[in-house]
Amino acid sequence: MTMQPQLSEQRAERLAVQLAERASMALIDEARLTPKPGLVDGRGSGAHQDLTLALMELSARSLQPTFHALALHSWQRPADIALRQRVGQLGRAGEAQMMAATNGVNTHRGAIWALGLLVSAVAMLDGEATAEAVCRTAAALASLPDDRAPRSFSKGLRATQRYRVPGAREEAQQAFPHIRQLALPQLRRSRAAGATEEQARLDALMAIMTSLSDTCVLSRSGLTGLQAMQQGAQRVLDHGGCGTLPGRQALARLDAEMLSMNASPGGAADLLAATLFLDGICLLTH
Ligand SMILES: CC(C)(COP(=O)(O)OP(=O)(O)OC[C@H]1O[C@@H](n2cnc3c(N)ncnc32)[C@H](O[C@H]2O[C@H](COP(=O)(O)OP(=O)(O)OP(=O)(O)O)[C@@H](O)[C@H]2O)[C@@H]1O)[C@@H](O)C(=O)NCCC(=O)NCCS
Ligand SMILES: Nc1ncnc2[nH]cnc12
Repeated sequence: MTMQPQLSEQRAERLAVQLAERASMALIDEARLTPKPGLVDGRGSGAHQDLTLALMELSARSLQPTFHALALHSWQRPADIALRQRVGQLGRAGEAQMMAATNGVNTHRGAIWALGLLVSAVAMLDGEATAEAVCRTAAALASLPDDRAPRSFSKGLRATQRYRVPGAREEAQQAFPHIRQLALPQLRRSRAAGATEEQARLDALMAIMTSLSDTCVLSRSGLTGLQAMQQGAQRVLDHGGCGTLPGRQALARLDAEMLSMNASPGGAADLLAATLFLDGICLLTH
């Protein structure tokens, strides 16, 4: 039975409001989570000179209308060029909005990309799908060309070309393997093992950091920094994770090491926020 147009519009609007709130809240939860190595958190600015927790929260709130618009425009739409172009346009407008809110500081560019695609994908699937299906739908959208995108050169592109590694674009085009295969399973394993919610989220961040080629880390501290990040995160998990004293001690050592290298895993932080978003909307992988 087809729904009356008015009811259908109301449902789309309700879903858009919910998704926008949850995406923005996931960014705030990520920013507040403490202690994160090299990143902005409840203790301070980590390895950053121009970022604070207050600025990250302001930025997260400024993005709510962007996520709302992405959800509304994507509702029950297929992954095609027209939607890809519209999502690209809304994403770039969101970046401009973020820059205006933060006085020109890049707080969440990578997060707008990942969360923007995931919000769109949930709306495309009518709000009812598994995390796996959402990530695959987001990947289909991310893999389409956006001819209207300006040809600009970014730090991320420079790092992926110099070190021949995948970056934010590829992570999305491959359906977010760091979320599906590492972060979500770790989050659930740590909870099941009795870790607190904070500790489980920190473990999920560690799981991402064990393998991500984070172009923020590469740009700031090269391959040495990336190896330190991946090996240090693996040590935290090998010691039993943040729910154990040895795990927390390994995390403190990793934090000191990242700070000494001026390294900050901003890409991993974005993917943790995306993980919390997917987890929060109860789209369980099977
Ligand atoms: C596809 C885009 C994300 C552009 O990607 P590209 O790699 O070309 O560009 P960057 O501008 O470098 O942004 C990539 C950001 O993605 C995050 N990231 C890094 N590595 C990965 C990874 N392996 N997987 C996933 N995500 C990753 C990361 O974002 C975080 O870091 C940001 C701070 O970065 P930066 O300013 O470089 O950092 P600082 O060290 O602080 O700088 P200094 O102090 O040293 O000056 C912060 O924003 C975090 O979010 C990377 O930065 C995408 O933007 C795009 O193409 N958009 C077009 C619009 C569109 O189509 N949108 C559709 C969906 S809405
Ligand atoms: N907590 C955080 N600190 C620094 N950069 C980030 N990018 C996304 N989240 C971040």
